[in-house]
Amino acid sequence: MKNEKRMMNENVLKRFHYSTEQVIEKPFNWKQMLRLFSYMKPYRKTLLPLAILMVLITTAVRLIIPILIGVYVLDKAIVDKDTGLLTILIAAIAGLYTLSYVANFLRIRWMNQLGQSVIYDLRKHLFTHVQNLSHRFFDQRSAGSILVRIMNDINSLQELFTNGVINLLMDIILLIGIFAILFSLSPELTLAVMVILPIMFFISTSLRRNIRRSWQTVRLFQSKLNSHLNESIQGIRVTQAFTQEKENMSFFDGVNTETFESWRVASQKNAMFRPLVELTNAVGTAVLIWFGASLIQNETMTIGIFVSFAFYLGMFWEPISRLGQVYNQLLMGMASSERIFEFLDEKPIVSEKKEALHLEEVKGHIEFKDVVFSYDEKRTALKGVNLEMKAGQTVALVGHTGSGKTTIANLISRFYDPTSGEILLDGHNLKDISLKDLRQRISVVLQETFIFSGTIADNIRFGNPFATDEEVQKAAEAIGAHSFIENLPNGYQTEVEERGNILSVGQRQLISFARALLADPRIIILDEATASIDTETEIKIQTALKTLLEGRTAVIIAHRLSTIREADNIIVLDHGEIIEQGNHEELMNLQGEYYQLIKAQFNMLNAV
Ligand SMILES: Nc1ncnc2c1ncn2[C@@H]1O[C@H](COP(=O)(O)OP(=O)(O)OP(=O)(O)O)[C@@H](O)[C@H]1O
Repeated sequence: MKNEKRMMNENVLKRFHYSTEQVIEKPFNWKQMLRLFSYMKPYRKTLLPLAILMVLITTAVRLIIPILIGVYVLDKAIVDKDTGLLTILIAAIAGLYTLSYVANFLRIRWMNQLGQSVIYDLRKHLFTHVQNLSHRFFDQRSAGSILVRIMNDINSLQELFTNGVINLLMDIILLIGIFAILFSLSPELTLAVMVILPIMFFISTSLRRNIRRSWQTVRLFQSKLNSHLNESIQGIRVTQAFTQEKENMSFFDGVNTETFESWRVASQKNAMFRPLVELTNAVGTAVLIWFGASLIQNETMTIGIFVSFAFYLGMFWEPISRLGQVYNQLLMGMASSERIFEFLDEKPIVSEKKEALHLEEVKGHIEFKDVVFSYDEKRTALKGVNLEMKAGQTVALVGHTGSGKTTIANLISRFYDPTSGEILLDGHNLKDISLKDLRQRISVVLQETFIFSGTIADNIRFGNPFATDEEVQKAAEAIGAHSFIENLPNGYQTEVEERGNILSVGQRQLISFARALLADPRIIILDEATASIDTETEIKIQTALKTLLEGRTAVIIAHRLSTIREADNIIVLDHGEIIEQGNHEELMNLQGEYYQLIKAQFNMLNAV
């Protein structure tokens, strides 16, 4: 019994599998980095040189000040008791600090502006590109993984563009500068204090990497927790209905504990970091004092040079530490940019010819000639379909689930291209027609109506963004949606959340009809809702349909008897092939597949 329970629990937990984009770092790749940094190109004559200039000023000032203090203030002005020189030096140091402050302020401001602009451009480029990709691209990916790339991956590049690149430049100059100055001041002392270099190197690379990986693990668990929370809240009604709260809770508890544990490990490692850095600095200072003191005693070094040394040594840690950080950012940037470029390199499978045909007037005559189509290599969805839909006709597509009805509708809108054969609109191959012209002439009403967040009026206006309020209302009136909209709290201005939860299924259907009517297309493709609705709404929808279809070519994936009966032509599909066609009477007399389908539906209705 216990075993059974454990197995059941394991089965339940198997369900909770969330794909997280695990790869956070990738090896350095020059080609990819150059491509990434090409996004800085538009700013190469404005923000970039300005920021670089500010970096050079700040770095130069930081390198000069210790020399001024040690060699000139201490060894010259104070030793020679030269008050005039001392005043000039103090004024110069104060001036340099002010200059460095202003330059730093401007550097941060311009670099942030540059970083944000690059991220803005990159996000825009990616979104525009993804929006134009073909349906096949979206078939193969979850909405979540696309969102992650547009948001998280691009955000993770932000730090690289705002600080990383410019810090790299600043730190390299600073390190070379410090080394050169230290060597020119005292080569022996430089070599002596360099004993701390390997420890610093270890801290800024290995230890830091280790800490960073631990934080990445925390983030992975947090994102798993987020995914689970998201699914739990979205599916709460189903969870409660199937009394799965306990199983849900046990999974939540598991991930919650994992998140907590990973956080504990990461913060423990993190706690080691600062004390170790301070210890290293202390070792460096000890070597400096011990060795420096003997050099001063031998009179091979002045106090001023010793003080300058101390200043430079204090400055040494910062660039080394930051270089390690930039390297990490680059590796993370490689992984993010690889994922972003993978999307950007994706070409739309359905594309427009250069000399695409612009259609002035469309009659709406559609013809399929030997159309074969497969979504993937394994299965063929349409196996040589020949059909004709005359302009203005209503054609119903019927058949068992998976028989190819939606596929035919998808091909008419050219969401996919046929694997072989051709589809003609008013005698022109769809591939020759401008995509925009084609899709503007077609309205698609899906089974599950998509309601966008916004007002009811906005949702109807989606069919024609230039429509006036009167035109929106007229469309709603023609469809018979006006009265229920008027009864909503703010009428046409009622806000509906995404997916239109405050509306009933039938009301959502009517809105989608009004939306399609407002677009005034020549061709309507309609996937009839299968949801059962009350007779009154059914009548309303049927009347609305009549208005919508009048004078247009209509392709209906039909589920309702009333719609099928009134169609001019009924196409019966089975496993991607047309097995019968004709009007209702003709097909009933044939007593074939259609007759069986209708009989089954009729029996079902009677049973209800
Ligand atoms: N995006 C897709 N990727 C891969 N295969 C698909 C895709 N969409 C549909 N198919 C497959 O193509 C075949 C035809 O599907 P289609 O959606 O055209 O059927 P349908 O007649 O509209 O079914 P239903 O009445 O259930 O909507 C099915 O075998 C289905 O599994």
